[in-house]
Amino acid sequence: MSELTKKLFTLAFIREGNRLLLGYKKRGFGQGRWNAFGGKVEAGETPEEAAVREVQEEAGVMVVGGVEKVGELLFTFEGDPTAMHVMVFSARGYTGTPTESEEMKPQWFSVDSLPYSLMWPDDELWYPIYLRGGKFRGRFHFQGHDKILSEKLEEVQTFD
Ligand SMILES: Nc1ncnc2c1[nH]c(=O)n2[C@H]1C[C@H](O)[C@@H](COP(=O)(O)OP(=O)(O)OP(=O)(O)O)O1
Repeated sequence: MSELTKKLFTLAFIREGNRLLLGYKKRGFGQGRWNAFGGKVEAGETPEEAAVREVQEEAGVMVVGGVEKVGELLFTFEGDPTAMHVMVFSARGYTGTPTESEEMKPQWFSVDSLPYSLMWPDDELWYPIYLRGGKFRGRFHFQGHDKILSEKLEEVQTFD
């Protein structure tokens, strides 16, 4: 089996009680889907720093009190030797008003009516764990960007 190259990404949630802030991706990877905020971890950044930066860049709000790691996901794609290793965080707080950026259009959703049909297909599998306060680790192998060929998802207590 050929070696996978892993690239590190973040995905961060802003949650306020029963509502969750998602962004409509206007361009690039995942265009046309609603997602949390995130992107590549730049050289010299910790994943936590990258998560805070991406939230500010994409949603126009500042994280307050740091972020808590809630998940770790690995995405692979048929025929592609590069895997996406995504650290998932939840912001402890935020300040500011969500504002559209050139990359994303933020909008609040009730956690009971998330637009799963317009999101990545793995999201409806692991969001429920996050939404009830759990932590998770998962891997998803895709054909293209719409079909999950295989998956493994587990709820965890900690990340070691
Ligand atoms: N399957 C799935 N479910 C949920 N979230 C994601 C996926 N695949 C993904 O890639 N993602 C997330 C992980 C990242 O937060 C983004 C992708 O990052 P991207 O927008 O390409 O990174 P940026 O650094 O912001 O990109 P540019 O600014 O360079 O365009 O989606």
